[in-house]
Amino acid sequence: MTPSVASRQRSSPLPQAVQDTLHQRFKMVVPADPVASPAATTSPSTDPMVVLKNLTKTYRNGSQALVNVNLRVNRGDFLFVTGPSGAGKSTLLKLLYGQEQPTSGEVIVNQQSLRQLKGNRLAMLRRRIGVVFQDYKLIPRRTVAENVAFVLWAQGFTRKEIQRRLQPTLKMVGLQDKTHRFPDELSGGEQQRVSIARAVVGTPPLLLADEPTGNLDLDNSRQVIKILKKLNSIGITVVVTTHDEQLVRLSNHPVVQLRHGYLHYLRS
Ligand SMILES: Nc1ncnc2c1ncn2[C@@H]1O[C@H](COP(=O)(O)OP(=O)(O)OP(=O)(O)O)[C@@H](O)[C@H]1O
Repeated sequence: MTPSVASRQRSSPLPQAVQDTLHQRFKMVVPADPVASPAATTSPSTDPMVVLKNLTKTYRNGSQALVNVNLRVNRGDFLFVTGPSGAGKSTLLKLLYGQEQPTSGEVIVNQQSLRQLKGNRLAMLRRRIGVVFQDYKLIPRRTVAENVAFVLWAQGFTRKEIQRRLQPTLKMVGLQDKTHRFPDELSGGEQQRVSIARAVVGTPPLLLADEPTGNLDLDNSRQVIKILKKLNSIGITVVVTTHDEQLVRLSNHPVVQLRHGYLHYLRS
């Protein structure tokens, strides 16, 4: 089922409430939170959000997923990571949010080395990174609203705050009329938009999207990229992996390419 033209049009401007929350978040200084460090209050353009230094990942079975990767993503950037299947794209993102550990080298997110973060502090950092997956990873027996609200509930947000954030976020992705639907009642594009809503409802400063358009047709893919760009336009740093060269060509954002674990700059 393809989303209607009307629903696409409804997804246009980012609601003021979401923008306000994001601006609020970026101004905040919460020393206990590894992402919201004092650096978050300084200039948005040259402040690094992500730095990878000589990063190498070899899995236990000997697969060399990444080889000596160096990369810097500034706060507010939108970066495409391209490359063929098996090139190391997913591994790169997994290292960024601490799901995998590097074999050597360093991952720095907002001036915090992930190597130094353990237990609660690593969990806190991961909460502040929104992640979107190719296969959506929605909870099947929960409605759209419940899927999105769940992350806030798990982070201890009050019922009132959850209510305040829910509708503007669902409106942003054009799903305000599908609040009570279950995932299997939605199209692939709609399910991916639920997963984007879930990733950003906690207003993360960094959003990682791993092949978010991998299961979608061109029309839905463009719509997803449009939403990601909209989120980027209000200050969220976005890193998107894709093997879809056409999508990348349609955009003017910086592009890096992974090939056999080696990173090459294609467009900066
Ligand atoms: N958990 C793992 N254990 C062992 N090898 C792995 C593991 N995950 C990935 N690999 C290997 O590491 C390499 C990079 O895989 P990765 O999933 O990062 O590539 P990718 O570019 O995301 O591929 P795709 O586009 O197909 O998802 C591949 O050779 C893969 O087989």
